[in-house]
Amino acid sequence: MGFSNIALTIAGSDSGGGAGIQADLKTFAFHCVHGTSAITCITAQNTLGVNQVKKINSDLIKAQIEAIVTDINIKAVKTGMLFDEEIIIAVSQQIKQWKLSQLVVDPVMVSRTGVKLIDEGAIASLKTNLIPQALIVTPNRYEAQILSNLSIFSLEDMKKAAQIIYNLGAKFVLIKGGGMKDNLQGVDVWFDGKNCEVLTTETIKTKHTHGTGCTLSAAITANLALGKDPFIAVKQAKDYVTNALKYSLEIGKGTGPVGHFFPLLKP
Ligand SMILES: Nc1ncnc2c1ncn2[C@@H]1O[C@H](COP(=O)(O)OP(=O)(O)OP(=O)(O)O)[C@@H](O)[C@H]1O
Ligand SMILES: Cc1ncc(COP(=O)(O)O)c(N)n1
Repeated sequence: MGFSNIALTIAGSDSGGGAGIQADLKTFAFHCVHGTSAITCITAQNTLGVNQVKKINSDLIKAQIEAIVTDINIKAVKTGMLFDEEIIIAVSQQIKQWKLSQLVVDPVMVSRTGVKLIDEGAIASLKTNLIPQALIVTPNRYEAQILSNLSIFSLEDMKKAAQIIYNLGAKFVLIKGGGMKDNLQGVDVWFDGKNCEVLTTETIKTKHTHGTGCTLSAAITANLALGKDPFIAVKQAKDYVTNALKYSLEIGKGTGPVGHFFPLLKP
């Protein structure tokens, strides 16, 4: 029988396996969703930081997407690290050309370890070419500040930023609270164009948070590929990340990754 729960991630490779394509494919697999991938950049990265970044030629990025979509029926797509304007334009064109719907845009800008993962000059293109095609855009605090031109310190600021980012053209906005202070760390804001919904989980005390954003957007994408409604997809994805943080992995000498094995580890 045909299998139709299939998702695509267009993102960078993290050699340490905590974020990027590696986190996305693990997340898809733990949702019983077949993962396909188009790699945009290779990073030499571990729990301590990003040592090198090399972008993939945009023709090869297009060829990866084309190879997938001309053969396999993709139900939902996410983008992660896109690095520069040339890649953003190439990916945006492919999404339009192949009419890829159910698009989750994770506007990755810096790594957890503080390294820039996007050219400053590419942010305008992210706003005009890619975000308007998104079903859901998922900025963290830092990214939301850049996209909205607001300083974000409180829940009210998160709500205001969500409304500004909504006006860039995404159908739904989810502002993630991982970069907020103390009790706002597990608090995200969802905006559907009319109402703001505050999504709250307990704050998990762990230093091993590498890959939370990638994992969240991949889990949302997986849930969309499974046919779930966007808001349900987000709520269930948040539960997945909360568990992944609870079972995060103390590996390496720095910030370890969130763990995906909890469904197997739980009694
Ligand atoms: N300590 C925490 N406790 C509970 N939830 C958290 C915590 N840190 C992050 N989260 C949740 O994890 C998800 C990802 O948010 P975050 O703001 O960390 O994304 P991000 O900065 O893009 O992640 P990363 O860049 O590390 O991949 C959100 O749902 C957020 O609420
Ligand atoms: C290839 C790639 N994509 C995304 C991130 C962001 O994840 P984090 O903020 O956890 O470092 C990353 N570090 N590397």
